[in-house]
Amino acid sequence: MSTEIHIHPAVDNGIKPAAPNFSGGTLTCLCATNPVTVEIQGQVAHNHVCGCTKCWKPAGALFSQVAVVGRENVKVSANADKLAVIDSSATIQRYGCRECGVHMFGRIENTAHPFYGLDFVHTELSHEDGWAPPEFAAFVSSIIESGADPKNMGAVRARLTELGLPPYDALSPALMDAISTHVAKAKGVLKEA
Ligand SMILES: N[C@@H](CCC(=O)N[C@@H](CS)C(=O)NCC(=O)O)C(=O)O
Ligand SMILES: [Zn+2]
Ligand SMILES: [Zn+2]
Repeated sequence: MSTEIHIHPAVDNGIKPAAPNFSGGTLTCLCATNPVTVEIQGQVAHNHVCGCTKCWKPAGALFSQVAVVGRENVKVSANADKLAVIDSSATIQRYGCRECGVHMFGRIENTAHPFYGLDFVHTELSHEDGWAPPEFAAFVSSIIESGADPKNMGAVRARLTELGLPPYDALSPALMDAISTHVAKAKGVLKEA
């Protein structure tokens, strides 16, 4: 069913499982020469596919695949001079390769942000197997802003559900709850546990 819908190469032909005790890997941009490389120490969390216009998507994919990892576990290891911030006004500062356009990592600099301390990475840029697989689909309605046909959204959501990626139009309920809990504590509406 719906095989013509290209969600993302990491999920379209079956989702690979995480490896126990996975120790991390190297992300490499798409440049044939002098690629930018980024070392990730350890496993990622909250991997998901994202339909928003700001996250980097491989050619032909409706969604990006993006996960988080502690910023202390992300190190640019080659050709850092090719990186530039895509949109300095965005909450997430996405560092992309100026030559091939791939986003190597996204970083939040606002220390008050609920996700401060976490970097956003695309694990498909690594050759290693064993990364934690995507668990849900975020910002599904946003694919329309990249040109997806609004009339096809029922089929897209059905395909995501079939793949085991529950579709949401923001983040997952667990992450939305975590954001609101952080905000409520900052406002004093909710007492620290
Ligand atoms: N509809 C918007 C949604 C953008 C959006 O809110 N993206 C989410 C998921 S990545 C976000 O947290 N963005 C923060 C940022 O880009 O800095 C779009 O597609 O551009
Ligand atoms: Zn590149
Ligand atoms: Zn996004």
